[in-house]
Amino acid sequence: MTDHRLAPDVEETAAAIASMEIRGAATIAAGAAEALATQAREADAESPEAFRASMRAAARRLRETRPTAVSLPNALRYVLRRMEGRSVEALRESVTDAVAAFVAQLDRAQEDLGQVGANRLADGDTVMTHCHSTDALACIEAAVDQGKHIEAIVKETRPRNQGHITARQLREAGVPVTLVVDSAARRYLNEADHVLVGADSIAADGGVINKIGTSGLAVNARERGVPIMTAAQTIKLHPETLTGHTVEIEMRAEDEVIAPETREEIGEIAVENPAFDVTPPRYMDAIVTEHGQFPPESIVTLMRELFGEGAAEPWAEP
Ligand SMILES: O=C(COP(=O)(O)O)[C@H](O)[C@H](O)COP(=O)(O)O
Repeated sequence: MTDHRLAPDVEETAAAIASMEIRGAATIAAGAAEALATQAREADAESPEAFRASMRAAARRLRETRPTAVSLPNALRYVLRRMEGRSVEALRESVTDAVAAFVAQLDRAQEDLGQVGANRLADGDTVMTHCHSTDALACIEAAVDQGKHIEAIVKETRPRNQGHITARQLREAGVPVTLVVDSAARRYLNEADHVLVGADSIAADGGVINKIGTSGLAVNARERGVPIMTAAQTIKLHPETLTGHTVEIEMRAEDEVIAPETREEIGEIAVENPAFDVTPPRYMDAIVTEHGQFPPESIVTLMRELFGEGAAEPWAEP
């Protein structure tokens, strides 16, 4: 492998993130960090500068896969900022150490926020979920571990049906599950004590960017008086929004919505497939993180504390 060549694992991970074989913000972050560790191990760079350049190239390839989950650039930033040393060996070690620390931190954060989220759930509660979020599931699983009986109403989550993954995982945790189509959500809010979702990004104003449909669910939950929380470890805080940038919403392929043959039969129509939406802070009751729970409007203080150094792009060509 020459200096700038990407390790096959980087290409494979990038393709898997783009195709959503690796999906969900936390899982994407872990996958990208681990691909950087492979790049570090396999780079046969002859000089420290060549090694650094190959790591930046790998990070750029991973960065371009999906635009919305900020956990991805935050993961790349975490690792590249800790890359240090005067020799290739020292640099290599600093990267693999940083990746190990990052992944351990992700796991710990999810466990810690799970406890916080679980404390909001009472024995006998029914929770409505949307999409598949490992942070959200950590809250339900922790509540079950605390001995609480929890039931779930799981939204299917068109077009990719991530609700099926949630349903399976909750069943495995011993939680009785009722699966509903997305448009049945308002009806079943009558039976829910909480709505619990994850996040791909949290903006400085407390806006929650999550799977498309979250904002409509939040508005309906407010109308029905059902509290809604988002479980999001701090790797989901979006540093660029501190300086007024907005979060890019990924538009995905039209054939996720309608099969080409069916579309052909219908005739000339436009199809749009935004993958995420923004829930304004006023419709969200709490953001649950590994540092405790926050009203959405106050999340900016945590963001400044943890990401105040800005959103530099250490993967850019110097
Ligand atoms: O919206 C999604 C996944 O969207 P997609 O399926 O398009 O990636 C999840 O709610 C968040 O990523 C949080 O997940 P986690 O809590 O696991 O980070």
